[in-house]
Amino acid sequence: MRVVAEEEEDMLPSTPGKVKIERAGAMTRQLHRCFASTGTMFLWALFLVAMTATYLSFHSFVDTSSRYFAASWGGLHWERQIRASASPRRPPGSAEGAGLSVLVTGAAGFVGTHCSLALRKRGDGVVGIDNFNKYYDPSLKKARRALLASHGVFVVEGDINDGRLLTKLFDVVPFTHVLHLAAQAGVRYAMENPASYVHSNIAGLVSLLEACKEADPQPAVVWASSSSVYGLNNAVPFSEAHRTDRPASLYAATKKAGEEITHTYNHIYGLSVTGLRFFTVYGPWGRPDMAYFSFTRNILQGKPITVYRGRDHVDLARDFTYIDDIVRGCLASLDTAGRSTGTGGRKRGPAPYRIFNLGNTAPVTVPTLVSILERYLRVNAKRNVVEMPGNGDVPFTHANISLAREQLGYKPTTSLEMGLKKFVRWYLSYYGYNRGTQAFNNL
Ligand SMILES: O=C(O)[C@H]1O[C@H](OP(=O)(O)OP(=O)(O)OC[C@H]2O[C@@H](n3ccc(=O)[nH]c3=O)[C@H](O)[C@@H]2O)[C@H](O)[C@@H](O)[C@H]1O
Repeated sequence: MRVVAEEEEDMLPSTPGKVKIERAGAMTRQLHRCFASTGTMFLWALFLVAMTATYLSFHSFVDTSSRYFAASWGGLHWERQIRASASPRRPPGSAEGAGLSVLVTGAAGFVGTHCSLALRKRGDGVVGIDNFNKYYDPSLKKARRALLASHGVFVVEGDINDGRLLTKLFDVVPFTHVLHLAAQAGVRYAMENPASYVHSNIAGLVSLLEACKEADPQPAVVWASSSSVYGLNNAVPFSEAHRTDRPASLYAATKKAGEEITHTYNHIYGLSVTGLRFFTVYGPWGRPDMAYFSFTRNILQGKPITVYRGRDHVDLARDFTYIDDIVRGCLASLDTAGRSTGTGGRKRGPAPYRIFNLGNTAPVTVPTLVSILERYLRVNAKRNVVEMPGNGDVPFTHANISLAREQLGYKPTTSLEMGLKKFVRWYLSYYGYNRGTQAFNNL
């Protein structure tokens, strides 16, 4: 302000009458300067605010991203885990060859866990992917993941609909095989949540096949179809040559669509494809939504069970197949798959396309299943028998396994009686029923 005053002295007018006007002019100029400097300060302040905001939002972005990646996938540490898990560990010169490197989808699921363990135990490399959805108790899926981790199998938490994740996995590891078991399972739940079947069994499948077709080398794909594709077929036992164009549920329809979709990728891109029609798979670490599992839970808790019955009071029957038999069928399918022929998303020649029934060839009625459980659990079930509602169920299933026997050497060896014994033993131990009691110890 002092400088301004001196400047004013220099500019004093020669005529007194003008003083007032000149003073007023000087004040205006002073105000202008003052405002000008306030404006500059305001701009600086604005600039600082903008810088601070940018800094803060950048930090929050980095923070959010790192939390996102920490919770899901990405980063050098993650890639190292994937590579280690995917590396086959067969001894050099082993009779079975170099070993496979398998991406197992749905690895924290029932069949996925058993197959991943079996592959790991014989020295193959395995990486799992699972979205850990809440269709049934995710704590069981997490327990399965912990079991896999204890055997050196890493399971990525992610969805097969995430194309970026799949591409990344194939960038990190040249998988020789994909065992695709991720799916929305359950026949009756399709009436409650149809969209989830389209999401996993159609969109998810296409997303996975896209990644497989682009991968170099292309993996051979073995995947889980279902006995339910036979739908209204009543020629028994069900053979791969029978009609499968009359599904009785949306679940079955999506599995049938999967067979057609995989055929397209085989035809256009040269992907080696094997579809396995599983027949009501059961066993330890099983699915809580399935009858044998939920019946066991209810019987032990003294709650009633609902037993469906077919038309004319005919009991429903299933070709219940024990998990170890299914695992052997899956591994034999991987071993005999034959190569995919495409590279860079282009077919270079014909590749195998196969479909097999994996059943037990010995259907058992649902009331018989209940009786076996009652015997092992030493509790009588409170049966509530009702007519089968029109919910997608079929009255019976029965597999013809000649093709699988011939081409895969598949030979189921476990009766329902034997298999349920192993399941009940696992159930009681997992849920802590036989702690401190002798009641079930001789099972
Ligand atoms: O082979 C398959 O492709 C399918 O197998 C399995 O389906 P399902 O054969 O229907 O098995 P599951 O639910 O155990 O019912 C068994 C029996 O118990 C009857 N059932 C069922 C429930 C109940 O409360 N009461 C009852 O009587 C019921 O009516 C049925 O008769 C898989 O879940 C499915 O994902 C798919 O893989």
